Amino acid sequence: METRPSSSSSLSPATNLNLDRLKVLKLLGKGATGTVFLVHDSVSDSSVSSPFALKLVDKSSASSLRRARWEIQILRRLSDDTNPNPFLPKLLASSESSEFIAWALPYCSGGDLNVLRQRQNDGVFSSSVIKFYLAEIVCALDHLHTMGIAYRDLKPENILLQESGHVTLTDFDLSCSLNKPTRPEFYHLSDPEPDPNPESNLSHNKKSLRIFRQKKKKTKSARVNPITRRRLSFSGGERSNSFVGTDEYISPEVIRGDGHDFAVDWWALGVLTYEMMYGETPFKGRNKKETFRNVLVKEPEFAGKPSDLTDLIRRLLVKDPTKRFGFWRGAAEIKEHAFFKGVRWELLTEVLRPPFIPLRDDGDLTGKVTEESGFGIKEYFEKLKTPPLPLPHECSENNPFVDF
Ligand SMILES: Nc1ncnc2c1ncn2[C@@H]1O[C@H](COP(=O)(O)OP(=O)(O)OP(=O)(O)O)[C@@H](O)[C@H]1O
Repeated sequence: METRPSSSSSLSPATNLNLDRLKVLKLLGKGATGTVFLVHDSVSDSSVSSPFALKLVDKSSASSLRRARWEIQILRRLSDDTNPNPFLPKLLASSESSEFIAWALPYCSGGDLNVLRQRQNDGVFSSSVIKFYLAEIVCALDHLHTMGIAYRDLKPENILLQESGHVTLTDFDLSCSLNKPTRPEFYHLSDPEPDPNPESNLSHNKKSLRIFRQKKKKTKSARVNPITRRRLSFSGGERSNSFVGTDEYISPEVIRGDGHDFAVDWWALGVLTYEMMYGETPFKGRNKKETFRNVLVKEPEFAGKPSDLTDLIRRLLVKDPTKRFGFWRGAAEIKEHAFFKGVRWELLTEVLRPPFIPLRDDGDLTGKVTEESGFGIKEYFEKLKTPPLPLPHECSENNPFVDF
């Protein structure tokens, strides 16, 4: 099978991404769209000095293929950025064959934030750890929004830890392109002179809100059936009407089918922060229907004393997106909150020491993998697709896949 390496501009370890030469080191994860492997190029990197993550998507599913193409497009935009954000991934290379579409990303050896949280005492993070991760996530979202991209899939499983302990957002297949907000306040840069008259700011806000609501009325507001409707809409205008996301993280406006914009990410940030603090999400019900009901009508419950952190969560979890923190002035509004007092936003990667640094597993990997013991990526993927996998006691000792 012939593979067609793409002409992506910023290629490093995987410059010549050739699926036939890639050997699997480890299965990293399997999602709705793709399978992610840790791989190395058996020819240019036989000593496994530069392993990388490879997301492989089977082209036989039209919707997966569409999502994959979209994700690559977003990743390419992020990589071509002249001022890339340290908390967003870089596309190393991509490749397409008649059966697969695949792309390479830097390997995040620290796993995801969900696993890390579950490893903590009581399954929660301390306030200072939350501050560290939130600051980096806010910066990443800020960068995406400034590029006109709403992420729409913020959840702990999509926040990976780099080898350095800093975060990287992953999984962009649900993101969408929106026109940059027309609310002038959103980009404080567009209005560098603070208005000396707060009253005029107020009337300005009211005017913008009126325009927003008029647009909202004009949007064809298909009421979605939250249980069954899952429509993809990748690019659109200032707002999107598609029903995407993960149940417990979905915002009220998405459930209502009202159309939504960047504020959905600030809602999800509120849910994420709550989960980091309490070890559970605020609106989880016994089933999807109850969860959605809770999202629409229930107020989050805060145990313990009110604090800057609970105040931040409360402001993010406001049901009306136009009253939600971040709606008017984007990330700038959130960064100014008392919870982030003292954070030096421009120096996050230098000043703050990450609370957890992943253990190096390179030795382990190089020790395990040789030319004979590494499996071809396609061979391994085919094997993964063949259900059912034998139970451990049924595996013969020679079964090469037993270790995965
Ligand atoms: N660069 C990476 N380094 C390490 N692990 C990764 C990397 N990228 C993805 N993974 C792992 O693979 C899993 C699946 O990846 P991803 O979320 O991109 O796939 P997906 O099919 O789009 O999933 P979803 O069902 O959430 O849409 C992640 O949750 C993570 O555990």
